[in-house]
Amino acid sequence: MKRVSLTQYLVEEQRLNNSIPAELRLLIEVVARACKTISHAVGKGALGEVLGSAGSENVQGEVQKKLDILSNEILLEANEWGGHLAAMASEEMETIHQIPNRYPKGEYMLLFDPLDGSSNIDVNVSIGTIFSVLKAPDGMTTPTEQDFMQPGSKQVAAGYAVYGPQTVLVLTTGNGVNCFTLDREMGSWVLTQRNMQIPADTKEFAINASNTRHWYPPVTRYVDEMLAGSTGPRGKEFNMRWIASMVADVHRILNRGGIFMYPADKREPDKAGKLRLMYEANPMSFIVEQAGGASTNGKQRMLDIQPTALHQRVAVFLGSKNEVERVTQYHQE
Ligand SMILES: O=P(O)(O)OC[C@H]1O[C@](O)(COP(=O)(O)O)[C@@H](O)[C@@H]1O
Ligand SMILES: [Mg+2]
Ligand SMILES: [Mg+2]
Repeated sequence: MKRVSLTQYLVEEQRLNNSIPAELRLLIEVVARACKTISHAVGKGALGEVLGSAGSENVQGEVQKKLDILSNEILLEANEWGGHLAAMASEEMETIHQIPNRYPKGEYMLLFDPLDGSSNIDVNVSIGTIFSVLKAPDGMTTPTEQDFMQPGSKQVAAGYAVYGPQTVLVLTTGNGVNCFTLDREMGSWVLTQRNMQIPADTKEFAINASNTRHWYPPVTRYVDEMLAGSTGPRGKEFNMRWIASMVADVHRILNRGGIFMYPADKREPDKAGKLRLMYEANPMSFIVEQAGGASTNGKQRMLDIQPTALHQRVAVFLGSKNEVERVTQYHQE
């Protein structure tokens, strides 16, 4: 098999489809390099003293793990010097991070969940990084949070890395989805899956079932019908998987189909869900749609939601198209 590196892929993609200008390519390469650094830190585990809690809380009141903070720092540092950026925003930072002393200002804005699946860090289960790239508005001088308030449909690139048995990087720039595997000996990202496609139908669903009693009726109905199996209304058996790292659950769905759900529930009626629109739902929805799947908040297409806050939460239903359409339909009945 001819080895195609991430750089070769990006250059070729620009030549053939004009979809990745040089500045965006460099930005993606810097993010990929940062993910490689995070992957090395994850791989060292206890030997690198990266496990455990940092003893602090993020803006959302969640306890930060050492690796949450380290990954955030790695991404910030790499992109401050290497990307074509105007500003960054992160799940782990209260407000946006300006790029100091850069003239002219970079034309992109980067958002990330530096370490997704924090509860899995200490138990050696797959975790990851999720990122999203927006264009800075024309004429922008000093970026503000308001400049980030763009619907997901405006993303020019999105991707995630999974730090698992293999480290992989899955990327879209709006022209399909490709997967690169980190060659740990050579230190390079190698294209290993082209044009990933999510099958429209599936027999696998992912939801945290410990919240069953809190769900709203459309979700209860949808899950109950699947649980009823071959003698129920769906007429087939379903299997369930829940890794508790969105990156790993989504990666499984990209590889063999399925539906991933994190609904809003009755515990906190004013809270739209657990997952974050800007750092988790939007980039994953862009990737899933580019792979032929669908993504909604139960009511509307995820990528059409107009954000109102950087750390906005959202309900998530994404994956195999026919299943996402079904559960979204149940929310309308
Ligand atoms: O612990 P729960 O409720 O099952 O939630 C799991 C979900 O929380 C998350 O871990 C949240 O992400 P963070 O680790 O970035 O906070 C998702 O990756 C995952 O799908
Ligand atoms: Mg996360
Ligand atoms: Mg996180």
